[in-house]
Amino acid sequence: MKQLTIALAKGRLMDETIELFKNKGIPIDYDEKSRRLIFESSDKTFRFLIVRAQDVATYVEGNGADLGVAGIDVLIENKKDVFELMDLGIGKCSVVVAGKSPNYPDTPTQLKVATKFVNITDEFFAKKGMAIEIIKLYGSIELAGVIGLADCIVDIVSTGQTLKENGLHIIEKIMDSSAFLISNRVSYYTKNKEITNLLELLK
Ligand SMILES: Nc1ncnc2c1ncn2[C@@H]1O[C@H](COP(=O)(O)OP(=O)(O)OP(=O)(O)O)[C@@H](O)[C@H]1O
Ligand SMILES: O=P(O)(O)OC[C@H]1O[C@H](OP(=O)(O)OP(=O)(O)O)[C@H](O)[C@@H]1O
Repeated sequence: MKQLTIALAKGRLMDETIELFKNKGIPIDYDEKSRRLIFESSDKTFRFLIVRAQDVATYVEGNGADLGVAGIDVLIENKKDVFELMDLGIGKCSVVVAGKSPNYPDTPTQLKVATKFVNITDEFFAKKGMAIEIIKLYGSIELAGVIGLADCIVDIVSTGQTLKENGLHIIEKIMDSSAFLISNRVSYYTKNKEITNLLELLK
């Protein structure tokens, strides 16, 4: 059997991924205190790479990993040439437009929208025929809506707690998201037996 290299997102997806893999009998021994960026399963069947969520598909597309676990929101935002093999049903959330009121505010100028999902936002408002100005941020997106840096925001909602605690409301949902197992196109053929086995386990 060939070893499979799997890129995993550090941060919030990591815990759910490890729990899922362990529940399916895949031995991951990840020590979150360790600074090691590569580790192997105890039976050496898998090698795991610890990368940022935004970088998972880049590793998979560029032959750095055979497989990866990445949110469909991030995959759509970054458009990589990879196969989406399976919805893992973890990392569930929605990408929404939110603001201080549940309706779009009236503005004399273009609507200012703060987000880290620049492409998803661009496409969504273009389809609505609304011209907008995007303010690219890298985190704490809600703050831009609260402070008035932007008229509204496009960000992820899961429990809704962050919006609630910051006095913001959903205006419109753009899409639902969850994490997918993705594959390098070549690995899918050269390691098909191993990948098929993993898919069976994860079912
Ligand atoms: N509150 C949430 N609940 C469930 N899933 C979420 C939540 N926030 C983000 N996600 C999902 O987790 C994945 C990683 O999100 P994100 O890029 O925001 O990660 P992060 O952990 O903040 O990492 P980084 O700081 O490296 O960007 C995304 O695919 C996203 O859909
Ligand atoms: O609806 P909730 O359950 O409250 O979750 C939503 C929050 O989770 C994510 O933030 P994250 O913790 O990844 O922080 P960041 O986007 O500021 O990096 C997202 O950007 C929202 O802020």
